[in-house]
Amino acid sequence: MTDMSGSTGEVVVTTQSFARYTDSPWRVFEEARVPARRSRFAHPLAEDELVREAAGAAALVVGLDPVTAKVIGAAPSLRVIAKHGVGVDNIDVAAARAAGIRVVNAPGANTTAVADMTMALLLAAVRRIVPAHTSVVQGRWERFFGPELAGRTLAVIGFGRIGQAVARRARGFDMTVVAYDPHLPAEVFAEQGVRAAGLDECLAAADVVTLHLPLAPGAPPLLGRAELARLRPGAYLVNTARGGLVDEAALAEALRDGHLAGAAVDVFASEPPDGSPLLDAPNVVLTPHCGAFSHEANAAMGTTVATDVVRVLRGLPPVNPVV
Ligand SMILES: NC(=O)C1=CN([C@@H]2O[C@H](COP(=O)(O)OP(=O)(O)OC[C@H]3O[C@@H](n4cnc5c(N)ncnc54)[C@H](O)[C@@H]3O)[C@@H](O)[C@H]2O)C=CC1
Ligand SMILES: O=C(O)CCC(=O)C(=O)O
Repeated sequence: MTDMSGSTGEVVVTTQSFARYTDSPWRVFEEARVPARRSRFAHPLAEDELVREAAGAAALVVGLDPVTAKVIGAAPSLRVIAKHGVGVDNIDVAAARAAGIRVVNAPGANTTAVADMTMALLLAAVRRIVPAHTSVVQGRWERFFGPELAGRTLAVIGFGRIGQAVARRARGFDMTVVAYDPHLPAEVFAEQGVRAAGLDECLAAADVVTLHLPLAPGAPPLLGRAELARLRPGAYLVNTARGGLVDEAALAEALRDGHLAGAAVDVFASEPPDGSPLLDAPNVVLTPHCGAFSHEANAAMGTTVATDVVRVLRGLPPVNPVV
């Protein structure tokens, strides 16, 4: 890591997960002679902490930290905000655009990691891997049953990079895949051997629903009480996209009353999910927003965003502009 705190025009990296598996992302800055340092705060930043970090920064590399209009307004030297990942719902992109600040991200860098994690979570949910593990460790030796995936229908909501990668994996498990994505042409679904359908049709047909769309700022949950009620009795839900896409209280209720057989959740409306109704809901597998945490994705996300930060600071157009 190049620690040149105190110099002006530096890159401040606030995400704790930057370069966790390899130093190669730091080397991008070093080779370009761009001063870069980690945040002084060794935890996900609150808005006021981010205001302090952004004050003298030319670039911010953020994970899930809230880059609000207040943060942007307090950062007169800021030229680029880099999302160490894909979803930019934690960044006020409109405020950045208005301030003439570039936003970049790392599309595709974590597709394989999240698709693998989605299948891991789905298999863990249906075959009850977590209670089975606990039972063995606690000496009870209970044995659990669950449905096979073959022949079941998977509904993929959001058929971009991750949605398509999940569909390919699900087809490898002999599942039938339907998908909803109103922004894509019919050819994309056909090329993947997947039937395109409306949201309601997907929900009604699915044995498993998996979410792979962005969270739009201010949007209500895509899956509220009414949508969850439309799912087949005994269906499963997997959410590795964003917590705000699902009404957590309604999901917990649907699990408790047995309408849904299980849910696997990597992302929460608020993270960490202190007080979330999902924490004590039955038949859940919960992970701490680590869908992107493969070694390979970590290296790829870091080098991708570091490269674009250097490009913007040198006056070049970024490879992966959001704005
Ligand atoms: N758990 C984790 O660690 C990670 C979570 N994610 C989440 O997964 C999301 C998807 O990532 P990618 O597939 O790489 O993005 P992508 O941009 O390749 O695909 C997103 C797709 O969602 C579609 N979409 C947008 N609004 C929609 C709507 N209302 N209904 C249905 N489809 C809609 C878009 O047309 C696009 O095809 C990200 O936005 C992020 O929130 C991404 C990476 C890591
Ligand atoms: O790992 C992170 O900090 C965020 C990953 C993520 O959710 C994304 O790429 O959108």
